[in-house]
Amino acid sequence: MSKYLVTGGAGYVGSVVAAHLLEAGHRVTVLDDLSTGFREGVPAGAEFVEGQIQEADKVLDGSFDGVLHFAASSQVGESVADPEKYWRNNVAGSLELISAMRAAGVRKLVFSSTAATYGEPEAVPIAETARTAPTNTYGATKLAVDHLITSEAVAHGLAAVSLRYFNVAGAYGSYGERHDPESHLIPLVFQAALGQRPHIAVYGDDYPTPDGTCVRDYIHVADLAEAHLLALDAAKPGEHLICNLGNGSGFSVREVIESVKRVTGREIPVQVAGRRAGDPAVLVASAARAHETLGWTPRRPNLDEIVADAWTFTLAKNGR
Ligand SMILES: NC(=O)c1ccc[n+]([C@@H]2O[C@H](COP(=O)([O-])OP(=O)(O)OC[C@H]3O[C@@H](n4cnc5c(N)ncnc54)[C@H](O)[C@@H]3O)[C@@H](O)[C@H]2O)c1
Ligand SMILES: O=c1ccn([C@@H]2O[C@H](COP(=O)(O)OP(=O)(O)O[C@H]3O[C@H](CO)[C@@H](O)[C@H](O)[C@H]3O)[C@@H](O)[C@H]2O)c(=O)[nH]1
Repeated sequence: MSKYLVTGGAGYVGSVVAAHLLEAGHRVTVLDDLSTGFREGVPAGAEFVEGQIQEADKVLDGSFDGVLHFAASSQVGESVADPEKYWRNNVAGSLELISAMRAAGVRKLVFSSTAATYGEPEAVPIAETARTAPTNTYGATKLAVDHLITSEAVAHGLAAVSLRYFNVAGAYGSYGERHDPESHLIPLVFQAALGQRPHIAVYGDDYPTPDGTCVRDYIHVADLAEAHLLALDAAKPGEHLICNLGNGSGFSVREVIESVKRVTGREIPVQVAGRRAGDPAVLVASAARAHETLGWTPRRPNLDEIVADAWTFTLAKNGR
């Protein structure tokens, strides 16, 4: 049994990973400023500290075996409109956290990186060796933190793993996605299915893809959580391992909408809108490195099952 600090553990992915850590018998402290997360998202059994990663030195001490770092600002559009917020929260915040870890002698880190570090891919599926040329500030700040972690591993022996998520989806029991405002496709399609928005806007149907809409690699949040536990075991002092997490298969926006129709049995009004700035046509992961080095295999690759778990969570959240 180990003791971990989970930054951002009141948010979507962090709450699911915190729940998995507790189920595996570990002790968990969540540090979250509730800027986009929810107090009730913190799993029962975790200690909760309301505060910022910039003040992690007040929480961290030698009793912790490692940190799982989810806390970040993560909206692509906002990052372009307000870059200083992203450099401050994601980069300066992570720098303070990593300094506090070193001061407290906490020498293991698992970091939430992103497919957005790659930008427009030169080839798909995308491997970790691909060029990193982010097309937005969010991706640039996450890439900067990856570089920071590499240098910390080299200079000070940090044991680190960055996990580059592709499109996280689904839910895990009572833990799921509830961003406000929502920007992710599947929860937005649910809002259209529930009549909470008049339609789902499809951002562009003139991409060079089979049906003209963007293709993404949707990965179940519980599969993602399992990879974090494996990453904690795989982390080695002085090394920074970077692994993509995805299923390796892509679904178009229209295919996602069809899946939501099948799962919910509801009509979904669709309106084709213009392209959203900065959207690559296709993002699909090669997760070969995660398979080989972490021993990770996603167990829930079926899109309808991913959507069904998210739908069950959404209905419960809406009191239906
Ligand atoms: N959801 C995805 O599809 C996706 C894809 C790739 C990467 N990621 C990354 O995964 C991580 C989690 O994403 P999510 O979707 O769960 O986001 P989220 O917004 O639901 O969770 C982030 C949490 O961090 C907290 N937080 C933000 N800044 C903080 C600070 N300075 N100090 C303390 N707490 C702070 C928020 O209150 C929130 O609870 C993020 O780092 C994100 O960049 C997410
Ligand atoms: O109302 C909407 C919302 C989205 N989309 C499209 O749906 C796809 C998925 O969009 P979204 O759910 O917003 O995810 P992405 O923009 O692909 O970004 C997610 O996945 C990236 C990795 O692929 C991560 O880096 C980001 O953090 C995460 O938000 C994209 O083609 C969007 O253009 C629409 O057509 N209509």
